[in-house]
Amino acid sequence: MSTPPEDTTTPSASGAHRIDTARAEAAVRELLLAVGEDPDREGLLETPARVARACAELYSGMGQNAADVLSTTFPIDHDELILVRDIEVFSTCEHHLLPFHGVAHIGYIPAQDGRVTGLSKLARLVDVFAKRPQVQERITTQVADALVEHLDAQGVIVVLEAEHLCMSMRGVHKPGSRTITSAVRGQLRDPATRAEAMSLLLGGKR
Ligand SMILES: Nc1nc2c(ncn2[C@@H]2O[C@H](COP(=O)(O)OP(=O)(O)OP(=O)(O)O)[C@@H](O)[C@H]2O)c(=O)[nH]1
Ligand SMILES: [Zn+2]
Repeated sequence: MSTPPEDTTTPSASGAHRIDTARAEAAVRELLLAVGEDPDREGLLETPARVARACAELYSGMGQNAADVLSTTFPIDHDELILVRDIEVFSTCEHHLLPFHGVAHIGYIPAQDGRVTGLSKLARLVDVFAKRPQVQERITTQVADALVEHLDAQGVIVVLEAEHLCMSMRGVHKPGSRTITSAVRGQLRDPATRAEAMSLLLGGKR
């Protein structure tokens, strides 16, 4: 009978996601060698382990799902727009594995039965999708679709504004440019409702 491989996985900061620590450390060591560094010099000795721990945290969304985050709901008999603005977002671009960061604004019109989720859950939902190798458009779409799927929201608007370090510190070298993506679902596609949401969303920024 063969022995199962040694478990070298590390739980993420949330405890939900496990990464293969030994493999991540070996890959970081290889990368340091590939760029001409000496992974055995004092300053780099602990780096592979640090990067592996950082990865468990940066990619912790891979061990989470929207259904769990949105499982707590309560009736407050409010069937009009609820909007949380300026939710800080940190993600990792899947093309270069460099950060992109900015803010998300999320608005939704609850299900007809008036059940809503806690405000913090909207911020947690963003992290479920942001803490993975990602592109900005996909986070935006996934957040919007999750609110429709798991809360039966009658309308959703999600706007993400972010700066991509792969465009700032390398490549095209354009620091300060911000990418804005949006996803709109259900009743918020209606021009009047959408205009109300947009004015709340942009309030204080004019
Ligand atoms: N649509 C989209 N593109 C992204 C995102 N993050 C990074 N990118 C882009 O992905 C593209 C990858 O282009 P490639 O030509 O394959 O890679 P590259 O040679 O490194 O491109 P440059 O960044 O232009 O040097 C770049 O244009 C990036 O700006 C994102 O979230 N959404
Ligand atoms: Zn990139």
